[in-house]
Amino acid sequence: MTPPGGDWPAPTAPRRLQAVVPLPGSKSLTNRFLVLAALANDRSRLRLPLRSRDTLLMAQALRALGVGIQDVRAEGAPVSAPATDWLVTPGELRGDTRLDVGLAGTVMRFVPPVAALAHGPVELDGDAGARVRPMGPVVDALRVLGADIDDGGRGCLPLTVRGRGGLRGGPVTLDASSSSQFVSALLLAGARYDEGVTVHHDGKPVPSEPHIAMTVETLRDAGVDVDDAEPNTWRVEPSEISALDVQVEPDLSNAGPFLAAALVAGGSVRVPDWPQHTTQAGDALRDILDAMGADVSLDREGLTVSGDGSVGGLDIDLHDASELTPLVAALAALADSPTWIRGVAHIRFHETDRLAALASELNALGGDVTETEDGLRIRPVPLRGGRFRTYHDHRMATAGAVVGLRVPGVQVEDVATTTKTLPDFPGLWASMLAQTQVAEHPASGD
Ligand SMILES: O=C(O)C1=C[C@@H](OP(=O)(O)O)[C@@H](O)[C@H](O)C1
Ligand SMILES: C=C(OP(=O)(O)O)C(=O)O
Repeated sequence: MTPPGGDWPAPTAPRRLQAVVPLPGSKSLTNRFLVLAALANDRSRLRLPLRSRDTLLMAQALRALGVGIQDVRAEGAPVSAPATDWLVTPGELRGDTRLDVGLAGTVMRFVPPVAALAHGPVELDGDAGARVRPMGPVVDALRVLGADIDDGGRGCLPLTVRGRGGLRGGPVTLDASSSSQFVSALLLAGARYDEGVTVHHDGKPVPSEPHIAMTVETLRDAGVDVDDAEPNTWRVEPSEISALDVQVEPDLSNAGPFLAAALVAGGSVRVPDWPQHTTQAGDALRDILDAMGADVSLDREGLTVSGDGSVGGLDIDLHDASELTPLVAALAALADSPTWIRGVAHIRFHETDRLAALASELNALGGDVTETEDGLRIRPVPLRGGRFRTYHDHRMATAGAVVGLRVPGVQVEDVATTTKTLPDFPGLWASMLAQTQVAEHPASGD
């Protein structure tokens, strides 16, 4: 089920900001940690995981497979404190269950390789939009590795993995040019296959590579031996997965719209707890916002982005950080020079066809946006208010909010779609906008 939601009048930012915006945990890290903890040799603790639609669906799916996931308070927290952590207790994986993947790429791709280890059939289905996202490469690869999967020959959801309690594993070649998640999915479960797994990619370049680096790093941190020395080939040795005790970093891609607000409105926005080292693709925001005219500084206080209210256009290849495209497109529509976004053909298979959606919605506000084969060309022109449709895509909704900072009368359709990866986007946005800079020359009254 898609969460319900009405149109949301995107607030304008009349004054310069001076805001601190703490953000919840990373979707990509939370869902990797959940999978690894589910397959680990002992109980794990995930500190400050993200609790949003995508991660709650992952937790629900793993529970249905027999994994214990318990909400607990942080160690040492008073009894009145809310439960912020998850204790994950692995168990024998059972089948005979149906799983809802929602619209979550990480759930629909990461769970089938786990389900292949279950005892019995596991059915997976999701939102209407999930049924058109590609699954073929991961399904075909699992079959080569020994799995029995019925997808009706469609290469999409719904599908049934007939788990046999284990999988042979071994070498497999696939084309991961439409999503890095196919590779991550096989690597995350691969250590639990009899022969481990060797994934070889053959095709156009794999997008979103930092997400594969994140998979490799989380596996290594769990004691798994991963060889990624050869380009486009990843080898995971068969082994136990060690229990985790990890703190989830804030979601850096979700920080994007908040940091961008400093550029659009002027002033500064700080996101605390920005990691010094990270594999999150959202870390690229530091360079991107700098290139669009912001002052960006990272220190122990977090990442601070300052701007003077003007935005510069840019020519950028977002192949590695494609999930940032809606944000960059929104900023580009408010810029004072043209932008060319390249290298993101595959985001036509994200939550929606993001290239078509961005062109359509920015143009509906009077914009001048052209789709190219692998990106967008955006010429800045004055925009007007109107409805900004979101296509069940959280990043379309936050892109609409960024445009609305400057353009009065933007109505974002179904803002609740942001709950896919952020529990309370409208609340966080309002709280950021309420933190404005004290005027440099306050009226003296004389
Ligand atoms: O593995 C992950 O956590 C993700 C990988 C990327 O997917 P694609 O490779 O399909 O772009 C990214 O865009 C998505 O938001 C999250
Ligand atoms: C592409 C995205 O999500 P998913 O994990 O569903 O692929 C995204 O969050 O931008």
